Order: sequence, then structure tokens, then C-alpha cells
Amino acid sequence: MSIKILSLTKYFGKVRAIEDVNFTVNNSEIVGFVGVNGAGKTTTIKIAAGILKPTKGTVLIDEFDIIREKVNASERIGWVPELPVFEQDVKVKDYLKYLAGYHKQFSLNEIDRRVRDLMELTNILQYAEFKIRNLSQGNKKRFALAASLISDPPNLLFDEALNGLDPQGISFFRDISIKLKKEGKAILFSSHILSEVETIADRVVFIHKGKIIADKLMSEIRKESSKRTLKVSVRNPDEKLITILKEYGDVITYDNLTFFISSFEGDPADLNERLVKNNYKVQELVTQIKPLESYFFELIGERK
Ligand SMILES: Nc1ncnc2c1ncn2[C@@H]1O[C@H](COP(=O)(O)OP(=O)(O)OP(=O)(O)O)[C@@H](O)[C@H]1O
Repeated sequence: MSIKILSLTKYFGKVRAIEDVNFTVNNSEIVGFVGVNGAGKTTTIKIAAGILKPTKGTVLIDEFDIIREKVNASERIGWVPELPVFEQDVKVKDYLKYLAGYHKQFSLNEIDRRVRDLMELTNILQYAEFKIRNLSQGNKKRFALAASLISDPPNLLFDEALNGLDPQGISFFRDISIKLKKEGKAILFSSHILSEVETIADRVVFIHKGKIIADKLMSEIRKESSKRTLKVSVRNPDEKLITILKEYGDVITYDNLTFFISSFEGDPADLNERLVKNNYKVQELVTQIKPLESYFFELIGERK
């Protein structure tokens, strides 16, 4: 059981999405795939899922080439897309039965059993008769997970599977990933929620501007992470805020409201006071951020 990403490069016209991406996800391993928006995570995952053709390179799923041996490779990989799209007016149970019908290993009786087991595993059995449109966001995610597991593939790709999940949903995802890993599966999951990746992943692959910039065991990240990264969240950021923050170190804009300053020089209390005086609504200003966040932003800070 393994997903081997081999020298993948993808151009969309003149736009280079990824270049020479190489890494492997081994059996019984959960690998987190992290990078800021547009770094190239979804492109890599779509190529590995066999739905996007690379410009160069390939992906081996249990040694089957996703381009040249597509049927064999596809049978061995499950994929939860970033934005799953399903026919909305079909019932949960019926949709899963329909998907199971594609896999010749299941007899009609087995299809019923398989679908029931999966609904049980993903905690949606009580919604078996619901139309997909009537599921909550979190349950739609659980349904997408059930759909990806229909043929019990030994390898899994989860693209931003934590997005839109509440804490209970996240802990559900964590538990199910660990269960699947114990069965020997190879799991690659992308996420921008670094504090959660940290609790789920055994290893983390970092992608930045289309290139892999690090591939590290979580245990090593914990050892190496520096305490010199400062995280600031402000409710009303603007250009001037960034100018101020830049006086304290390298600034990385993570999302619209959150900034990380790597190699932070200075006193956090002074910075806080200055921001408040300038009428910024500071929501969070901390230096003791978690190891993965700290490691990631130091890494990106070096490469800006
Ligand atoms: N179909 C497309 N046509 C043109 N450019 C694209 C296409 N898909 C992706 N890109 C570009 O390729 C780069 C990588 O995008 P990708 O979606 O893989 O990143 P990502 O890390 O998954 O980001 P996000 O978290 O925002 O989904 C970006 O610059 C994006 O704009």
C-alpha cells in the first residue's frame, strides 16, 4: 500500500501549478500535505486521483501507474475532493449502492452489507433515507468519506477534509483516519488547519509555490520547532498593519485576518500596545504557537 508521487510537474497554460513534486506515502502512514492557498495541493491530489493529467511525471498507486495502468491504479485509491459534488436528490443509501455497483467484487447481497457497514463507520446510518441535499455540511463530508471508501481502497486522498467541520467532526475525522491507518492504509490529507494536522499526521509534506520545501516526521518537527514565531490575528487589518508588522520580522499573511511573523524580534507586549493604540482590534497575539505552525512559518519565512 503506497502512493508514490514521482517528479510531478503541471502547467495550466503558462501558469506553473507544481514543479518536480516527489514524495511517498507508505502503508500505515498518515501524511499531512500543507501549504498556503494556491501552493499546489489540490493539483497534486487531483493528479494522484487520476482526474488531471500531469505535464510531466506520474504517480504510482501500489506500483500501478495512474496514467498507463489507470484501471488497476484507480481501484486502489479513494478520493474525497475539496468540494464534493453529488446528485442532490438521491437518498444516501441509494447513492452508495449505486457506487458499489461499479465494483465487481460485490454481489447484490454484499452491496447491501457494504453500504450499511460504511454508513455505520461514518456515522450516517440514521440518515440512510435522507436525500443528500438534506444532510448538514458535516454529514455531507461524512457521506463523501463513505463514498471514497466504497471499494475499501488501500490508499486514500483527502483534500481539505477538515474544512467546514466542527470540533466534533474534526475529532471524528481524526479517529477514522487512525482506524484506517491501523488497517495498513496509506493516507494523504491536505489541510490548512495546521493545529489539527499536527494531531493527526505522522509525517508532513510542505509545499510552497508549487515545490516541496520539506518532508518531515511530526516527531522531528516537535523537536526542531522554534519559539520565535509570533501569530497575530486582527479583526480590521489593512496595508498599514503589514508595514508595522514588518518592522518585527518576516511577515506571512496566512488568511485575511491572520499573520505570522517568523524570526520575531522584539517584545510581544510592546507590539500589542502599539496595535491597540493604532485602533487595531487584536484578537490573538501569541508567541507560544504550536510546533507545526511555528515550523511551517519559519520555513516559509526563509523562502519568501
Ligand atoms: N484549472 C486551472 N487553470 C489555471 N490555473 C490553475 C488551475 N487550477 C489551479 N491553478 C493554479 O495552480 C496553482 C496551484 O493551485 P492549487 O489549487 O493546486 O493550490 P492549493 O494548494 O490546492 O490551494 P487551495 O488551498 O487554495 O485550494 C494556483 O496558482 C492556481 O491558481
